[in-house]
Amino acid sequence: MTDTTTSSAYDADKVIAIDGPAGSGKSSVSKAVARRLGFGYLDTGAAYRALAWYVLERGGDTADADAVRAAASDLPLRQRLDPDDRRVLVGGTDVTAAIREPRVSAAVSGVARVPEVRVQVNEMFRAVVADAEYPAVVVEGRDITTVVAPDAPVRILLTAAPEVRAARRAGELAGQDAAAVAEALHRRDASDSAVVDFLHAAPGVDVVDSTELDLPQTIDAVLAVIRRRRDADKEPHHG
Ligand SMILES: Nc1ncnc2c1ncn2[C@@H]1O[C@H](COP(=O)(O)OP(=O)(O)OP(=O)(O)O)[C@@H](O)[C@H]1O
Ligand SMILES: Nc1ccn([C@@H]2O[C@H](COP(=O)(O)O)[C@@H](O)[C@H]2O)c(=O)n1
Repeated sequence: MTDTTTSSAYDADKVIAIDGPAGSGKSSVSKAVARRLGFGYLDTGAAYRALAWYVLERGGDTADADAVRAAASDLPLRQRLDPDDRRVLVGGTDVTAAIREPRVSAAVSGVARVPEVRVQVNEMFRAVVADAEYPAVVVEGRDITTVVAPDAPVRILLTAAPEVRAARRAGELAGQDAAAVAEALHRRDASDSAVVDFLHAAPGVDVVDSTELDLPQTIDAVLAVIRRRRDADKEPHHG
């Protein structure tokens, strides 16, 4: 995996942590929030997806933990924090579109289930935040509020009813069978939630449920949580 040596110290105060299940709107909302506030944006799922793509590219199977560990040890991943630049590169290959293909979505939970790989990618995410040339970074994934940045001043669980998430994802993947899209999304959530809990908010984590909200309303709801938490941090503490 890319070099994680960092010149600056990791500071959890720089993180806006957002977790949630598949299709809950994490990427769309986090990107918009980062743009609005002039922050960086880190899509941690893209790193897991790039690793799954790399395993498959080498002819491996993500159910094989040894193959996953071997691929993780030399994954030449490049990803920027600019919310307007979503490119993901593995070596010289632009995998931005490939990592969203159903074959990668179906394989990615295999890499996410290898504990050493999770430790390794989490170190990489913290190093990226430490070196970020932004005042803060919106980091989204599944275990950001609980494992990667449990001390972040703003931690949000973004949820929506399963059928709403499935319908939104099916809307994106026009032409694909809606029932199959929903089934794949729920299967991935079931597999991922056996590894980390992103279905229940940990203590101190704010929940934003977008089931009844459209995208702009959800972005506003997340911005309101950020404002409230950051204002509360500025108030003098008594006692
Ligand atoms: N509140 C909302 N109302 C309507 N559509 C939404 C809302 N939030 C997100 N969407 C749409 O739902 C789709 C899924 O959102 P997005 O890709 O951001 O989810 P995600 O949580 O990052 O998913 P994944 O974890 O699978 O990558 C997108 O097409 C997005 O525009
Ligand atoms: N913090 C994270 C982020 C992602 N994963 C795994 O990656 C998959 C793809 O994530 P998306 O956000 O792009 O859907 C996801 O299904 C998990 O398997 C993770 O484990 N932890």
